[in-house]
Amino acid sequence: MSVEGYESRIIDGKALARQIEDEVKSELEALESGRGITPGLATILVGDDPASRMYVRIKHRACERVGIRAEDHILPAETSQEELISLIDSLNKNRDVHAILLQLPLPKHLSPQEAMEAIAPEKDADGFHPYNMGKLMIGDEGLVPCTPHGIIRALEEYNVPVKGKNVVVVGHSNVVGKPMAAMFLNRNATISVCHVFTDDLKRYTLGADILVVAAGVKHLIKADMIKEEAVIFDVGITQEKDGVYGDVDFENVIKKASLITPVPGGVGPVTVAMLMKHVLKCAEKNF
Ligand SMILES: Nc1nc2c(c(=O)[nH]1)N[C@@H](CN(C=O)c1ccc(C(=O)N[C@@H](CCC(=O)O)C(=O)O)cc1)CN2
Repeated sequence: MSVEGYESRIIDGKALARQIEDEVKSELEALESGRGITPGLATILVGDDPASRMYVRIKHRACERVGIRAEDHILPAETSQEELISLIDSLNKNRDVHAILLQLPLPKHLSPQEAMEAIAPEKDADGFHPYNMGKLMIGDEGLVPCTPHGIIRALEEYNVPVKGKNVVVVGHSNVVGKPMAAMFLNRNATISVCHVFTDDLKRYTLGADILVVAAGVKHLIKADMIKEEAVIFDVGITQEKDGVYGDVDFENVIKKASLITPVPGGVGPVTVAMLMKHVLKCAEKNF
């Protein structure tokens, strides 16, 4: 990656993640010594998708670093909806499990929505339960999805104002796009949400003061599609034989942007660190 001379424009996701983990570590120590509670996270992985396995592994490693007790539930790809719900029910009842994370995507025959609804809202580390999503929509941000939360935290850390800014979110998934748009609306930004059916994407991206791209299309965003001095968050990850690529043509876009996240080392590590915050929050509230 040749970015010589532009290093100061890079949002260092790894450094921010370390900072967030340090905060979690010290709050967790206070919770343990003050109330005798060690936060516990249960992760559920259905099937053997290699990327999902890697993400769960990354989350367990983060738990280890900050002192969260993590348990790993790996179910075969042919698990039925009833079996999955039955595991979630048992974790909901387990007082040592303060937070539950169901790794997405699920195998095609399973309903992620039904599974998310089965997770007790107060143990919903990902903020995907309709109760938590509904609260987010009315401006009450309790447990919110980790990636959008991480992006808001990065904007705060880098002193980027949001109020009144034009924000464009590319991608309208429940994991990133929709909750991201709601979080910007809650902060009085003006939002456009673009997606695969958007006609003339560039018309929107050119107006963005802040651009969040979560489309999963390698190098979708080129330098001629962004405004000078825009702040860019690249959530996309495309794994290829020769490396990992984001949705943004980083090497060219960095020359125009004022701040930009790289892939890897940008939004991904911050997402995982925010999950640690959420597990702590679940543990603090649960007792
Ligand atoms: N239950 C959930 N499922 C999924 C979520 C989520 O937030 N909750 N988000 C994504 C995947 N994801 C977390 O689960 C995730 C993606 C990427 C990273 C990360 O750190 N990536 C590294 C690059 C790793 C690589 O080499 O591929 C980086 O960006 O530096 C962490 C978590 C979908 N599912």
